[in-house]
Amino acid sequence: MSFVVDPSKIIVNEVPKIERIGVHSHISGLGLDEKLNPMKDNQGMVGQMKARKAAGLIVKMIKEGKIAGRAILITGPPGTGKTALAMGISKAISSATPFVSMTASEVFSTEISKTEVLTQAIRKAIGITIAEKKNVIMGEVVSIESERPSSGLGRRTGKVTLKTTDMEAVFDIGSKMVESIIKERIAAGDIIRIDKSTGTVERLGRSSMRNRGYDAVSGSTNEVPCPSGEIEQHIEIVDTVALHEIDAINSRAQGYLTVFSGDTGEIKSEVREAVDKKINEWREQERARIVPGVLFIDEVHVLDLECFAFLNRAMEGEFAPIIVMATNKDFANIRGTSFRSAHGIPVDLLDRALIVRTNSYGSEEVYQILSIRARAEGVQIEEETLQGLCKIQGTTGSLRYAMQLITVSDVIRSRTSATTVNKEHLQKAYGLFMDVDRMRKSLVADASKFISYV
Ligand SMILES: Nc1ncnc2c1ncn2[C@@H]1O[C@H](COP(=O)(O)OP(=O)(O)OP(=O)(O)O)[C@@H](O)[C@H]1O
Repeated sequence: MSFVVDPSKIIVNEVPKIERIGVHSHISGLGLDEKLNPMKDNQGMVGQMKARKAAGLIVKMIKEGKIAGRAILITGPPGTGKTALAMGISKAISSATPFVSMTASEVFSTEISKTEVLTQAIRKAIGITIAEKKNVIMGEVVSIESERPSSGLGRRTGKVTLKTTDMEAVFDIGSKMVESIIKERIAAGDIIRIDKSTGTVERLGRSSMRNRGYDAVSGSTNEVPCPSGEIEQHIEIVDTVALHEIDAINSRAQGYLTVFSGDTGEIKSEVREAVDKKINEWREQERARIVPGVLFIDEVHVLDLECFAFLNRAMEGEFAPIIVMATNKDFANIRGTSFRSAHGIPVDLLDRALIVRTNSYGSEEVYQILSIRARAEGVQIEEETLQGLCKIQGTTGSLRYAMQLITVSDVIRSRTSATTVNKEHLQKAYGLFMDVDRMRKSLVADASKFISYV
């Protein structure tokens, strides 16, 4: 089957080459070798050798399903890579294992109860793998075309041409599918799978044949071989959904829309009990499998006694994820009580946690992290300027501040004809934005000019 394509109608999307640069986007794993020994500088991770080795063992135990119902606590001074380590863990475990990240304060900032927020987070971190036979259309995208009705009003419809190594075919697609193709930024050369019953379009990766020469630019594209045989197939698809999604769908009060709006509200315990019962039936019939994921709770010292007690109990539940907590607090009162404890965490929870410690960085590690960051942000920086940045980190003691200066200096550089960030750009950035220490000193010096409430 072939189809003559009108070039004016083709919307073959460019593969997106711009990625948002998040603060941890340079981290792609824990940077360990096959014996789980940390390499000095690998996968964006630098130093913290002991903590990374410990994290590697945690990943191994997660993969072997050995530590459900356990807690991990990562402690260390601010900016020593606790969240980076959690990111490394999430990248190192399989993509089918759920990883949910939250800050403890989120528990107090919504209209639903604290324990409900924690229950939802826990159930988001538990995956259910369900195997189902489905009719699918699968192949490499040759072209996509779409057009609006001649009136100019109404929805787009279109055609997608797919191929395998053995055949090529054109399929009519409805407006919903056109929208999801645009939303998923599907382009010629992508391998896609369309579920015939639901119309869901899934991007499986980039064709290894088409991708040659491109990977060097993005470095992040998932290459897949072009499928062979028939384009339409009846295959078993294994989907992993979060337990919370199943709860939300079954929560009659809110119904279907809640999953997509993210506004689930409280879910009744009867709904969860019914869901658990059904999942257990599926497990007995070997149709479903539980995948305990990871729930990462940052700034865990912000939780109160009720939340800690709840977590303690939840870890003993039938479906329990691995709870990874992080804190930079030394000693503190457990919130809501006058009991003082290490990290503001009750002793019984500390006692059942595997504790990992991160330490402050030496100058060589700071240099490596800053140069990795500059590279991740696509910033060219003179060697001497990078050394200057390391000195600033040394005096301010803040890795985060030094990282911010990379971005600001580059914006200052972009307003000149220079292609590389130099000392002058850095000095300007340093002059315009204060670090915490200078801010504190200026506050003390000018205290009388500020409004005081005491
Ligand atoms: N060992 C490391 N390798 C690479 N990048 C790191 C490392 N440690 C920290 N970073 C980077 O430094 C920045 C600060 O680290 P991070 O946010 O992980 O610190 P933290 O210990 O969680 O701090 P806080 O206690 O303030 O929450 C992040 O951009 C992080 O990716």
